[in-house]
Amino acid sequence: MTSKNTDTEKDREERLKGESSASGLRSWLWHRAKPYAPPWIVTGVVGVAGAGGHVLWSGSAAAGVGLTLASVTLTGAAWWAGKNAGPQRRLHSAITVAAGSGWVTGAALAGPLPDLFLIGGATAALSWNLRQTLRSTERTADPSGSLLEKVGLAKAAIKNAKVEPNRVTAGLVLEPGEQTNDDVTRALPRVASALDVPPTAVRYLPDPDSARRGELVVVPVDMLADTVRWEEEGPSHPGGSITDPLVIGVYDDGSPLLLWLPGDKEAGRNATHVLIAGMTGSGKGDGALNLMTEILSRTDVIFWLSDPKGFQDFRPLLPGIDWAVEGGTPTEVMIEAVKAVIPARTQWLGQHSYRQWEAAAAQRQTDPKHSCRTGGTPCGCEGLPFHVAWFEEAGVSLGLLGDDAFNSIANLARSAGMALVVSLQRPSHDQLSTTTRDALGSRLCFGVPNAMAASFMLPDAVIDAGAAPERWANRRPGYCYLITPGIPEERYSSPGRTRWFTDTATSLMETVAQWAARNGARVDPVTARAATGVAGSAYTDRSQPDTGTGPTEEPGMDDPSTGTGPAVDPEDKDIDPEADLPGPQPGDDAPLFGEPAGRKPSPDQARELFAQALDEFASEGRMVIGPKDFMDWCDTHNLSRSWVSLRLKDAAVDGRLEPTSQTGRWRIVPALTPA
Ligand SMILES: Nc1ncnc2c1ncn2[C@@H]1O[C@H](COP(=O)(O)OP(=O)(O)OP(=O)(O)O)[C@@H](O)[C@H]1O
Repeated sequence: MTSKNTDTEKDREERLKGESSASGLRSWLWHRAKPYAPPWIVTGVVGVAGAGGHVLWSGSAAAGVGLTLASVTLTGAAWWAGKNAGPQRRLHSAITVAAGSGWVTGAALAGPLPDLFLIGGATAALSWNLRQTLRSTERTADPSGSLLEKVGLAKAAIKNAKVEPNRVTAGLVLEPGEQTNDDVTRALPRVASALDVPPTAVRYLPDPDSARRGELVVVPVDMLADTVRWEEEGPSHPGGSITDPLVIGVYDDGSPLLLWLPGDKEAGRNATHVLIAGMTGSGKGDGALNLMTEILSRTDVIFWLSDPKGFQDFRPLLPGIDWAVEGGTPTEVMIEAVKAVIPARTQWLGQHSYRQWEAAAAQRQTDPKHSCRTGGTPCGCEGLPFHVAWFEEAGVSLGLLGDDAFNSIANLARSAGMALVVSLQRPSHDQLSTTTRDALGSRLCFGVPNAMAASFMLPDAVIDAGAAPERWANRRPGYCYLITPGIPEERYSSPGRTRWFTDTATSLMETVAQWAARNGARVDPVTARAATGVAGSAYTDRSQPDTGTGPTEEPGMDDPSTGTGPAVDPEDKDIDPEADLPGPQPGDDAPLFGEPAGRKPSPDQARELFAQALDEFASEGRMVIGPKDFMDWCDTHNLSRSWVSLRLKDAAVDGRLEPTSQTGRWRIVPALTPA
């Protein structure tokens, strides 16, 4: 309510409380009439001026010219003075002045014209009284004026207000040279307070072409307050393509919260990875489930998952996941596999004339335009499904990879028809560099503990527009902001909410996973070969939960027609698997923590034991190793870790191992692993 409104009510109250005697009535009448008296007083003054003028200048030609000139000048002055007023007010003033001064001129020269004075004067005074009354009613009915006044933006004008169901959008034009869009951004919490809505319900979207124009958006009713269980709606496009939008919840005005992973040149949308972050209890896990179930319900995508938490939240979905690992070393192996499949997939896309991954790439290649054969005949190659690699609690995986390695993977993966999804509990610089964050692209930000964490996740412009995930912290699970290609930027500051997963969702999750195992994409030969070439049995023997689909044999793995064969890296084909590994060197075996008791093997025996140990690691699928994996082995065989470190380096020189992005960690080359 306006301050004027409050005053009016106060007046009314005082009047009600006033005396009911004759003098009380008189004073009440005078009190009511007082604001409307000035036009009548002016009319009286005009009458006196006309009569007085007649006494002074009756019949004087010079006075006639002077009075006429004065009347024209006064009317012009009234018009000029009203230039900042509204057009109606300006015209009204000018007409009133012209009529009043015209009457004074006529009365002075030709004698008072009482009828004209009485009728004209009363009309003019009444017209101003009317205007006064209407203006006070208008003010009462115009909450925006008082709202802007209350929040310190009194001089701002509201243009083109648009009222939609549960959303009011109003164009704001600020006072030139006095206020800027930043002032509005700072005033947003006060606007929310004045309207008594949550702070996140008010947003300001500055016009990029102006420092003093923008749109104020108010979403009065929080449509997110009611939780929606995921199983009430289920997957949005079951059996659709990964190119269809992934629907992970709703915005606060009720529209769907969408994202796309593959790019689409025609739609002007880039391919993206996703960073999911939020504090404990913010609903990140359920948010992840929304996205995962959407992905798994599509027919042209394969899914890899690394989850250090042992699939606590995701277990029902495992049957639909091509490769799921938990823990440090398996995650290292998966990362090495991701690095290997990127170039293989990019090469396949290039050979089949795809500038970027699209839905047609996932199908058998029957279009001559996408043939890898020369001569333009269809090649009939098996398609390449989209590939999502998901790293839960990614602080661990990113730590394993290192920033630079991760950035280059992220950049290359996009052209390989792959999306990386990483989730983080603490979105901060010590967990993830800004370069890595930017390389990921999309961000799904749940409640965070403080504004610093929010500023790490959300662009400044989105925070300035009113986004504040720290206000939710973990008190509003599922509330989130989504920054992603394909969504208009003005949407970024609108909160959304993902669906809620409870125990009752489990059976539908299992159904989705079983469906994905039966009807979803199977891994393609190119990806499978590249992954096996690095991860060996860690990939080929990956546990296939009970999907009813049987063996883990990969399509086309040994099919000569597809050019595939045993998983031997071309560069390793000349390496003799029987070649001797260098034995211990004098001085190599100085133990780190003192010589263990017991018999020490001879250098030849030690070399043989070391080779056996590598074979055992490989057969267990532990394809990424380092000295720390040999601790028990060292104790058993009375050999030191420094000796092992040197042997690991020798094995790398011999091609038995490959360095990884992490110093001191080596990948076993599976081609040399005994079958
Ligand atoms: N959209 C939602 N509506 C209502 N409750 C929700 C919603 N999403 C999640 N929750 C509930 O909020 C709580 C925290 O959710 P969740 O476990 O997903 O958080 P989290 O961020 O993953 O936490 P942590 O990192 O500790 O696992 C759970 O009890 C969950 O059921």
